[in-house]
Amino acid sequence: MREQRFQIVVLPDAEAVADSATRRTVEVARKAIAERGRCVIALSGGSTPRALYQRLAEPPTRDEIEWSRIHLFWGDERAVPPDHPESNYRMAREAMLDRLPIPPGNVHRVLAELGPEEAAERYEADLRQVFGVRAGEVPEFDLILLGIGADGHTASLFPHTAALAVRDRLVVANAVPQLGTTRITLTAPVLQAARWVLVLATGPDKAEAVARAIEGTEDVDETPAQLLRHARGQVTWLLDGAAAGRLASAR
Ligand SMILES: O=C(O)[C@H](O)[C@@H](O)[C@H](O)[C@H](O)COP(=O)(O)O
Repeated sequence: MREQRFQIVVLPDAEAVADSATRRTVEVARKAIAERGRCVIALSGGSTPRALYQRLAEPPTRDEIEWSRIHLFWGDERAVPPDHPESNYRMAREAMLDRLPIPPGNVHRVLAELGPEEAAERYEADLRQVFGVRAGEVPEFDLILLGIGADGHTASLFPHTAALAVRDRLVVANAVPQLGTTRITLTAPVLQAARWVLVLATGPDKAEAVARAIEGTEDVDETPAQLLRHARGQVTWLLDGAAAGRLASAR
């Protein structure tokens, strides 16, 4: 039975969120491989998904997925080399990639060391090549993992930044004045086209942003995670009680 398109799941704590995210990721991967011969996933950055990645690399869970049929991308990347402490690629490599039997050619990291503009162009070309999509077409990830910032950003679509308005690119270099840096990020059309989006949020500092994203008056420029309201696929928010603390619908 297909779950409803927009789902809010409130769990006791961050461990339970990671456990649920692990189970759902395995389910989506196995189903995509069975139906389409492969599963293409965009990983989230930040710290929340680390526990999920660690679980995916631990037997027996690791052996429930046919990793040779998995392609991994990132939803966004910082403008740093792959061995930098802030690199989303490095976090995923240390948490799981180093222990997974995934072909290196299936790991599509953002070549952020080339500089944000060049990296965004190369990443978009890689995305188009793997999905076989031409200009004007948007790839459908089987699964996009996302987080949310306390300011309501998701991926590296930050409030009041230029990337939020982009509809004709899959990947852009997005200047983020509030961080004093530029990030490389998938654009809204790509996030909205995914078959399944799994948003992980834990802790009290996310509660206000989560409530705005899910229930607040719509202003995507102010709360970019609201763009998920217009996703075409399944959107599941996996929250612990603290992150769900301001949701009227979760009471
Ligand atoms: O590159 C990044 O930082 C992420 O893609 C970003 O969108 C992240 O998901 C949120 O900032 C939440 O980060 P935490 O999980 O660290 O709270």
